[in-house]
Amino acid sequence: MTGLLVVTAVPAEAEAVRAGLPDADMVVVPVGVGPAVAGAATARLLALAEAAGRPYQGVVSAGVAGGFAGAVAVGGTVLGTRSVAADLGAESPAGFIPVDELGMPPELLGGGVAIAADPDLLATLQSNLPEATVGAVLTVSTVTGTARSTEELRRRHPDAVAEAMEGYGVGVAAAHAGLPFVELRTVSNPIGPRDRDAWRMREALAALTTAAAALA
Ligand SMILES: O=C(O)c1cccc(C(=O)CC[C@H]2O[C@@H](n3cnc4c(=O)[nH]cnc43)[C@H](O)[C@@H]2O)c1
Repeated sequence: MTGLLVVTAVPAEAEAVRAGLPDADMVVVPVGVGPAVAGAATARLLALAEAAGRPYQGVVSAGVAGGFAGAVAVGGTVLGTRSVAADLGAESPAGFIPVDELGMPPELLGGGVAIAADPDLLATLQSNLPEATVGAVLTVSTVTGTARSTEELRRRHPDAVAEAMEGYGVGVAAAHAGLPFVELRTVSNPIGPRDRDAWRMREALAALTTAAAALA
């Protein structure tokens, strides 16, 4: 695929992606952790490329993620059907209220509380990665670390297969630039009660290198 901008959170993820694309003419940039910094940095990269007369043709948010048990195993690969701002909203005694249910004008919500994957980009990656689990990827600003919040996320987003921290922000940047977007993740840890010993970062980075070949 030509003209894609691939953004990751951290340099180790960018290196893993590049290792799977030895000959590809693809730009891979670590843009930082969390939706705000990743979104802002991606928007700047897209604007600079456009101003230079060499606009990108699409944007991929790539990296490691937590996986929901039963949906995807550690070491597995995920393709996002949409990237959901899962913690953007308001708490209330009756529970969490998503931002799009707070009565704000829709134009203030950018692309809404979820950015859908581009159907063509997703279909191409799905055919290159038939073993990938396909579903919604949640974007959170805080890594989920209790059974209670895990169950709450599952209840609110039954189609979710994974969570990470950048997809929605990167997706908003792509949407503002009018570009196709997709999120590609490999699973480093199960989502649930915090257990740092259960993280398998090396395995997830190796899987990311394998999955990145699908972008070539
Ligand atoms: O909790 C820690 O001690 C810790 C130490 C190093 C890194 C982290 C991260 O949270 C890295 C987050 C990074 O990776 C993605 N990611 C991976 N697993 C998850 C998850 O279960 N929930 C949310 N994000 C996850 C995320 O996109 C960040 O870029 C933690």
